[in-house]
Amino acid sequence: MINIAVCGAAGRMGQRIINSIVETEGVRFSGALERPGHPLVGQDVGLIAGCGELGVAVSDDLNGVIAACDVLIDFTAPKVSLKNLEACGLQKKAIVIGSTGFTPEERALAAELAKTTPVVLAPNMSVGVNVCFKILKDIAATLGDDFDVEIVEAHHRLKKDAPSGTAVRMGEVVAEALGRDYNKVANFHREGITGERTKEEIGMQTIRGGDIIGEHTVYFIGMGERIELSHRAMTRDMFSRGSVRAAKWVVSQKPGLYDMQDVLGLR
Ligand SMILES: NC(=O)C1=CN([C@@H]2O[C@H](COP(=O)(O)OP(=O)(O)OC[C@H]3O[C@@H](n4cnc5c(N)ncnc54)[C@H](O)[C@@H]3O)[C@@H](O)[C@H]2O)C=CC1
Ligand SMILES: O=C(O)C1=N[C@H](C(=O)O)C[C@H](O)C1
Repeated sequence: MINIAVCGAAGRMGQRIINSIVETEGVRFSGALERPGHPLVGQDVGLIAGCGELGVAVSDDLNGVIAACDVLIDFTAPKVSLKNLEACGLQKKAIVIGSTGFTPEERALAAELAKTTPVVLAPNMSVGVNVCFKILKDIAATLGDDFDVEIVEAHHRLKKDAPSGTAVRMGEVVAEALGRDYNKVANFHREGITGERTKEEIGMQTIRGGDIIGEHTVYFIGMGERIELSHRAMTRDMFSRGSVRAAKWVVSQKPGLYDMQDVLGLR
């Protein structure tokens, strides 16, 4: 039996992850973390997540919750996730991180900290999006430089980072397949007299509103034809099920930084 704890337990994803753990065979829900001062600390987390009383209270004791689990699933924010990764490393516990919005420096720090413990860090835990990452590489490499690439993502009004972690990864996959540096060719903003589009740029556009769960489209636009590869999330449950799948997988891995391509055998 694998003991899984959740950080960000009262959040949109945290609540769905708790439901997925309870529904999954071979795992046990062992602890729930929230930020110190959160009004729900001390309350039964099953009642918050809508799956009935679980006898597990929301805690703000990071080291105590880590000690009682085999793996921590963390969907919070980059700075919190890095602190949790460090704490898991000290106790030799695995961690699955779904938070997005990491800077390149923060990603480098995650890779350094992952030398002490197994870590899955992935901007999107759904099978569908991860298959898209794989397909995108082939489409981009096959079409080459004759097709312009534009990426559009849409999310709910409460999302804090932009572009989404998934859109950034899509841009990185395409840029790498085309032999470009994403950090140099990503174009996040067009306004006024912009001049003609350069051949190399990858346009990154963000839409925010209402309760959109998560939508991504990559456009490959040529002369006289275009390809649009789209993924639309219809619930958060495939993210939460993916994170539990990653937790079951990562506990038996060597220390290192992995992603969902590794978990799903798509590399
Ligand atoms: N990888 C994936 O498949 C997905 C990733 N995400 C990402 O997951 C993250 C969380 O998303 P949501 O659940 O929608 O956000 P949310 O804002 O609903 O939940 C985040 C939770 O973390 C808690 N938190 C903040 N600081 C904390 C601390 N120091 N210790 C413990 N808990 C703390 C907050 O109180 C909140 O309850 C975002 O970065 C989002 O982009 C979201 C969906 C899917
Ligand atoms: O914040 C969200 O909600 C989501 N974030 C992830 C991202 O930034 O890519 C994944 C998903 O689209 C939902």
